[in-house]
Amino acid sequence: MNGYFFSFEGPEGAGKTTMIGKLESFLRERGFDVMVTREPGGVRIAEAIRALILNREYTEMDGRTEALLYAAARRQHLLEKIVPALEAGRVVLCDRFVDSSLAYQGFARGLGVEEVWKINEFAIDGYMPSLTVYFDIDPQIGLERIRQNREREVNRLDLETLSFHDKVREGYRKLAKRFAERIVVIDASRPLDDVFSETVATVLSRLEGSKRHFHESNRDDSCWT
Ligand SMILES: Nc1ncnc2c1ncn2[C@@H]1O[C@H](COP(=O)(O)OP(=O)(O)OP(=O)(O)O)[C@@H](O)[C@H]1O
Ligand SMILES: Cc1cn([C@H]2C[C@H](O)[C@@H](COP(=O)(O)O)O2)c(=O)[nH]c1=O
Repeated sequence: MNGYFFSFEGPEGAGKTTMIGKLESFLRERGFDVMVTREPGGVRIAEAIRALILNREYTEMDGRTEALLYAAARRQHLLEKIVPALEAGRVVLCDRFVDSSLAYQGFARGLGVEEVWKINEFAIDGYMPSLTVYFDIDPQIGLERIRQNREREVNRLDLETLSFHDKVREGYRKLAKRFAERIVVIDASRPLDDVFSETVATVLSRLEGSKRHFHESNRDDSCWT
């Protein structure tokens, strides 16, 4: 497979969607064949699962049900959209991937990173991004950005407590330390242009590298906690 698989992660309002949009234009102008997609979603079945998971009315949703639904959406998305794009040699920019499940369901929801990884391992079957850009931000700032953005609908996960969102950030930071080779941390609290310059530099350096996507099989699971 000749494509590049890059994912973008962060707490709510970190600026992922904004940066991916700008990066898409930047790369297209330079002749790259780019595909932008998102999780949960990206294809019909996964978008239907997204609507279910994020529906604010479903306050009774169990944590494991939530984790399984994200993994199911991921599986369908991967098979229908990401793998064919990689096979066609495209640059895939994915707004969230498995690290979201590890940070939100594994750490913040308290299900355990190992357990959440296990169900996702089954879902992703070895496909992992070669680069994950993690936009780090204080959740209070991110949530405030979302509040200011009238076009952004408030979903079930947004309504979690601040302490939940703080745990999400803590989880991401642990993941970034554990997978330092794959996850690049960018301080997303800075002005948009600064965040974008660093994002471009990070992505370009990987596009020039040889590693495209890999099976994260040599994990040392001893440092999740
Ligand atoms: N560096 C920045 N400084 C100030 N505002 C920003 C910055 N980056 C993005 N924003 C604004 O913050 C809001 C949220 O950005 P965006 O939708 O890109 O975040 P997101 O990480 O995709 O959020 P979510 O995943 O929660 O939907 C938008 O109104 C966007 O214009
Ligand atoms: C993929 C994934 C996502 N989430 C959460 C993170 C956000 O709260 C929503 C998605 O909304 P966005 O506006 O598209 O960022 O879902 C999660 O908890 N687990 C996951 O695997």
